[in-house]
Amino acid sequence: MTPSDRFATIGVAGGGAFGAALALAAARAGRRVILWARDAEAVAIMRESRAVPRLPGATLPESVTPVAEMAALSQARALILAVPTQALRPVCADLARALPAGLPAISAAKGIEQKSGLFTTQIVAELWPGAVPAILSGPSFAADIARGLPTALTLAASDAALAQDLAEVLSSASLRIYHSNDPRGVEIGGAAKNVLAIAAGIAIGLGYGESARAALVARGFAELRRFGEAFGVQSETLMGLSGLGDVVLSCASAQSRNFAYGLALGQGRSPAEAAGGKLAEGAFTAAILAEMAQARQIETPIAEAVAAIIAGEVGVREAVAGLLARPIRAEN
Ligand SMILES: NC(=O)c1ccc[n+]([C@@H]2O[C@H](COP(=O)([O-])OP(=O)(O)OC[C@H]3O[C@@H](n4cnc5c(N)ncnc54)[C@H](O)[C@@H]3O)[C@@H](O)[C@H]2O)c1
Ligand SMILES: O=P(O)(O)OC[C@H](O)CO
Repeated sequence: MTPSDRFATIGVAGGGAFGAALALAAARAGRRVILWARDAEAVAIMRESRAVPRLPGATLPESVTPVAEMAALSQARALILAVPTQALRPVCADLARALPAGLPAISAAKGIEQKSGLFTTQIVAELWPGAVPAILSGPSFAADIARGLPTALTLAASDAALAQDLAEVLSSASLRIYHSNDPRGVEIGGAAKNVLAIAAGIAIGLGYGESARAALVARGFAELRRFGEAFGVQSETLMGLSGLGDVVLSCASAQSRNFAYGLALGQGRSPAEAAGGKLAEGAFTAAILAEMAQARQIETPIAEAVAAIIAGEVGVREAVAGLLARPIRAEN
């Protein structure tokens, strides 16, 4: 059986912006797609109008079937998990009860679980031991993918052949998916970039300018690299789409919800106001990332500053002043 036949039907768990965008992308790649969302009202809208409540302007093709019953995902031969990181635990527990064993489960979430310090493939492995964890990450706004704009991502799994098969069957003319056997490296890039995007947004919100942003991005990337290396990941992964690539995108664009959250903090809004009801994954990841780094004697002053700002322990100007007052040191 060819990979295309084996993975003719793909399931997507999560009917938000990214779940719907990836469902569209998989349909463009020739897959049949079952799109599960917990919100029955959103499912009804998607079924009747083919519009996506969280993705204005997108239209779902007939090859995407929105469903509100999780058991309907059992028709799929691989699953994409597109719910927020902090919601992955209960969703995986439910999936483990609803679906057969042996399915590849591709996390598309970018974060670290706050209460456990687990990366997303580890959450999948713990809560859904029958699944085969994989990760999909890289620079991509859901709206861009949905519009069919050229985008490149990385799909990683410990089983290199599986990663290659999944990358091939999910790629299309507009979405190019590279494969990798370094899932930890790919998920660290996706999680850490969100924290750096908040920091970049803060610098711009404070009016500190483009030179400050560039300095933060470069020193932030040094933190990401140190953090990744402590987990034994490949440096090429961190220099790739899910590390450097996503840092470049998310730290440069107000389209990034994490950057927009930081921008609002820099402009003087409180952490609660700054979120504005939108998901900024970095706000949940900053503190646990800094804590995990400290436990390994890795310096992550930017992540620590972001975490302290979000916790209300320090103001934005004070935090930046603290970063600038650090002892002069060698660059690496
Ligand atoms: N939007 C993007 O451009 C983008 C790009 C790349 C990666 N991601 C990642 O994808 C993940 C999801 O983000 P999004 O943009 O789709 O967010 P979103 O806010 O648009 O949607 C999140 C969805 O998850 C659902 N959800 C939340 N808790 C749930 C639970 N316990 N059970 C079931 N469903 C639940 C919500 O109802 C909502 O439909 C995040 O980790 C994000 O970092 C998003
Ligand atoms: O809107 P953000 O900040 O969640 O970023 C979306 C994607 O992760 C960008 O690659």
